[in-house]
Amino acid sequence: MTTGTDLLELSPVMPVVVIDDVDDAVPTARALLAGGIRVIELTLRTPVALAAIERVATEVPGIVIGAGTVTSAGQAKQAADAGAKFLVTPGCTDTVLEAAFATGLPFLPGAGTVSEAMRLAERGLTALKFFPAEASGGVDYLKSVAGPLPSLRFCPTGGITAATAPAYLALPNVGCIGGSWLTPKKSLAAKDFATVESLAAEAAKLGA
Ligand SMILES: O=C(O)C(=O)C[C@H](O)[C@H](O)COP(=O)(O)O
Repeated sequence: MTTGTDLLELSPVMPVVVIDDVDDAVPTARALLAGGIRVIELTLRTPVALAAIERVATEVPGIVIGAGTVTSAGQAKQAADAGAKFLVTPGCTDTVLEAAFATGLPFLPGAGTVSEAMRLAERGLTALKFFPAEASGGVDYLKSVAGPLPSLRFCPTGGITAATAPAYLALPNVGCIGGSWLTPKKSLAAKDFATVESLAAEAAKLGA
């Protein structure tokens, strides 16, 4: 896999995963994979996130593990060093962009406006995270930008649920959607990975 566009083709839903206990990382990844999901955006929002990425990269090679919530140049490098296969940012600055390019990894930069999307497209980035999707106009926004920006493909994320996912996935400029609902905080806290697997299986079917 070499491009951001390829990342959008792996699964209809890219789970946004927050790991609080590093020991949950591998069972969570295995449960998602067992449910038919082939990609994870593991957010750098917790102190154990880099260690979690490293474990999943080593122990669950069947799933493509990426680092999310990359908001600084240092995090881009740390995530790459930990074994992340791609990077996701909620928004994008020139500094983060250069650091992400320097890793050589594919990445999905976040864009919430047409101007942000156009600036990223100027740098050759045509697969973007549309964040925060629901708060920024949701399905209507994506329909509106398809005309003027036909080369762009999006992973809308932020406020999307299993119920609202199909309307996004029906859009021609949406490759996949991102969401945290596959890995509920309370399921991970209870080590209830069976629930994660069953939510993953439901989400994987959204692409059928
Ligand atoms: O952490 C990041 O980098 C983000 O950009 C935020 C996440 O993608 C969203 O918080 C997921 O959204 P929900 O599915 O609404 O929970």
